[in-house]
Amino acid sequence: MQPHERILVAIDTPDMATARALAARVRAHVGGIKLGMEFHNANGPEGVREIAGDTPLFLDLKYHDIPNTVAGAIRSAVTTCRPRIINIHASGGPAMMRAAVAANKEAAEKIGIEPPLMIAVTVLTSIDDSDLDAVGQATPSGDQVKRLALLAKAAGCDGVVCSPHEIAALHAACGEDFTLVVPGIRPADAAEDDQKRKMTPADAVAAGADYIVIGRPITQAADPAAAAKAIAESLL
Ligand SMILES: O=C(O)c1cc(=O)[nH]c(=O)n1[C@@H]1O[C@H](COP(=O)(O)O)[C@@H](O)[C@H]1O
Repeated sequence: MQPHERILVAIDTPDMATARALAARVRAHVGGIKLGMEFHNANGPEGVREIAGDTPLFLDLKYHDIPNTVAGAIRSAVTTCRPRIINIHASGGPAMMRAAVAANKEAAEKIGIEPPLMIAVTVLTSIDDSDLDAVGQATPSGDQVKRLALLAKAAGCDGVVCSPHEIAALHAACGEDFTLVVPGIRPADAAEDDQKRKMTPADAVAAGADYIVIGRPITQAADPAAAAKAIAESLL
């Protein structure tokens, strides 16, 4: 994989014209486009398909509900948005994850596409140990991430979303083939925003991230194409 292909740019905006302009500027410097709740809820699957175009799409809707509901949501999302990567919350539990994995394969087969990678979100990168304590979840965060990643693997998921700090431990626990999608990425001079478990793009890739998810450091830059290009070059 070329270094820039590891970058998934998060285009978080409700505005179609803004998303169109950003996608046109950064497409050549990244491996994929991530569209999430903000964009999808405003523009629907048609908007998602238009912005993704021929670029691999990470559809980030982070489903977390009862198994039957998540299975239905996955079937609809795969059919209408045709993503390359799709995600659910691992904390939805083993039965929910197994239902999502089965629905993903079934929907992809029905429309004759390769099943999207099914990726389970472990502990959000905006959360630290004090937040986990507050909601009554196990700490330290690294242990909780590993626990959820092993559950996701056992349920048939292709990989997980984790912070850069858990990459080495997860590759050791889940194998090198288990795909690690890693947000919480901040160039050294970038604002932290709401990301708590974070790392630079080069350090995250050196640690073994399969994909790094980067939003604001690219999309809010004065020149998004230059920002994406500089990040890609830092990975060489
Ligand atoms: O699933 C995700 O993509 C995700 C999981 C997570 O734990 N943390 C996280 O930041 N994300 C997403 O990754 C993107 C990060 O954006 P920036 O913080 O702007 O780089 C956002 O679109 C988040 O929704």
